[in-house]
This record gives sequence, structure tokens and C-alpha cells, in this order.
Amino acid sequence: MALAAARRLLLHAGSRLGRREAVDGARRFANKRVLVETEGPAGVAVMKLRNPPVNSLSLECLTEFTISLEKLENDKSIRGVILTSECPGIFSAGLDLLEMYGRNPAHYAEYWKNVQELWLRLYTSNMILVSAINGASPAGGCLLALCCDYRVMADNPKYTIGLNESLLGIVAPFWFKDMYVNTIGHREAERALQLGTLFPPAEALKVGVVDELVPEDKVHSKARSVMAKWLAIPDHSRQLTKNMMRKATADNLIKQREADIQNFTSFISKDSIQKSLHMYLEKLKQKKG
Ligand SMILES: CCCCC/C=C/C(=O)SCCNC(=O)CCNC(=O)[C@H](O)C(C)(C)COP(=O)(O)OP(=O)(O)OC[C@H]1O[C@@H](n2cnc3c(N)ncnc32)[C@H](O)[C@@H]1OP(=O)(O)O
Repeated sequence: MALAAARRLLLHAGSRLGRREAVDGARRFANKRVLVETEGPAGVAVMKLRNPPVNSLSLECLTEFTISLEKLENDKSIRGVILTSECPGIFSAGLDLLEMYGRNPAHYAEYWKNVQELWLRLYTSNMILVSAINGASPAGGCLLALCCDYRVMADNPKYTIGLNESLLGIVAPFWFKDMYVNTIGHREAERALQLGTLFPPAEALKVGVVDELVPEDKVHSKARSVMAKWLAIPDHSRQLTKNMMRKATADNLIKQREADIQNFTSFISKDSIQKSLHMYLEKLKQKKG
């Protein structure tokens, strides 16, 4: 409840709580964890995640992300968004494990509602979304990219992308799965989901998780040139087509949002699942030492 009120405040207060500047026709607004830069004439915004160290999607980050998208949707001069990261070597580490570990059921429910909200907004956006994947992109990070209309990835074998939930002892929800199937087909999705495959760039391209690989320093310029191509299509026909392709998948969640929140909450609250997350977090720590 408190978060919803904060969200309304942020959205409407805009320039008071966020930072807004106008320099040479370029505008920017920034929340703490999301920076948005727009270039007036081109109608394109660049949205940069900046939640160091790994752009994990904490509740605050999700909220700021959703608000930023909502603002862009409401700005009729914006037709396309390039989604990328300001954290070196990381696109997004996905959902924040600390939001799903050691908390109470009310927190899990609130968190999941916000994950759903961001996904629905991204997946059904009327804007053209191009992701410039400039780093690792596991699980929820991959989810963000999959929501986009086109994915450009840095051709750096150190970076991997995929829905790796099963490696954590958790299960990607049906709407993650639906979008994966829509993108790479049933057989590839079935295998990749069970194995929790994190694809290096060349394999990601081969199965269709991403659309194009470019040298790391070309990711942004390529995303811009892809965007220019998509902008050449009339909005109304592109939007109706996108809606036709994605509506059934989005509706599948919309009609069972509450049940999905309850499923998530009871699943993630299980002792066995909390134990798996604990072990995974420990593994991440040990990797350092
Ligand atoms: C029914 C349930 C369904 C739920 C669906 C779930 C979806 C998800 O998205 S679950 C999250 C899945 N994410 C991952 O598996 C990624 C885990 N992280 C990594 O593999 C790596 O951190 C990396 C490749 C993203 C980056 O590696 P590196 O640059 O070497 O950074 P570190 O591993 O040292 O991490 C730094 C710091 O950040 C913490 N951290 C990493 N990922 C997460 C995360 N997703 N949530 C929260 N915190 C994360 C990591 O533990 C380190 O913390 P400190 O040790 O305190 O510095």
C-alpha cells in the first residue's frame, strides 16, 4: 500500500523527486536506479539501469523502472526505447534474491505483484523496445531482454543469457516460460528451462534468444540503427501487429494475477526453497573468496 502511494507520488511529482534536465534539445530524467535520456527529434529514449553492483531488480529498482516506463508511455513524442545498463559487464542479474529470501509472505506478495507489473508493462508496451545487452543477463535479466522487440548483444564470451532458474532450485513461472517458448520455440525452451542454460552469445544467437551480436563497443550504435529501421514502420500498424502477437500471452497472466501471486508466495516461503536460495547465495559469496 505504502509503496503504491510512493509510486503515485513519484509519477506525478516527476521533476520534484526525479531529476530533470534539458540540454540542447536532449532531456533526461533520473531516479536513483534508472536513468532515462531522450533525444527530442528522434523520439527515442535510452533507459539505463544503474543499480550496482549487478543491476538486481530490487523492489525499489522495479518500481523506478515501472514509473520510468509509464512516464515514457505518457510522453507522446517518444516512440522507442533502448534498454541497456550502466553497470560494467552486467545487463541485469535478474530478480533480487534478497527480496525472495528470509522475508515474510506479505513482502513476497508485494514483490511479486511488482514483478508482474513491470513485465506486463514492458511486454505489452506500444513503444518499440530494443535491448542493448552489454553484459551478463541471467533469469530476470533475460526476461527484460525477452520483452523487447529486438535484442542486440555484445559478442563477449564472458557474458551469458538465459532463464537459469532451475539452477537455483526454483522454477520459472508460466509467463516467463510462455515468453521463452514464443521466442525460441517449444523444444529449445523445454531443454533450456530444465537445464537452466545460460547461453554464451554465439549460442544465444543460434537458438534465437538474441537477434544480433556485435563487438562490445558497437552495441549502442547498432541498437540505434535497429531502432531507426523500426521507426520507419507506421506506429499504428506495428502496434496492432505487436498486440496481435503478444496479447494472448499477456492475458494469460492478467486473468490469474492473484493466483500467480499466491503460488509464488507459497512456493518461495517453503523451507526447502529457502534452503536452495541460501545455498545459491552462499555459492555466489564463495565464488569471490
Ligand atoms: C517461483 C520463483 C521464480 C522466480 C524467478 C526468478 C528469477 C530471477 O531472476 S532469480 C535471480 C537469478 N540470478 C542469477 O542467478 C544471477 C546470480 N548472479 C550472478 O551469477 C553473478 O552475480 C553475475 C554473473 C550477475 C555477476 O558476477 P560478478 O560480477 O562476479 O558479481 P558477483 O557474483 O561477485 O556479485 C556481486 C554481488 O551481487 C550479489 N548478487 C548477484 N546477483 C544477485 C541477485 N540476483 N540478487 C541479489 N544479489 C545478487 C552477489 O551476491 C554479490 O554480493 P556481495 O557478496 O554481498 O558483494
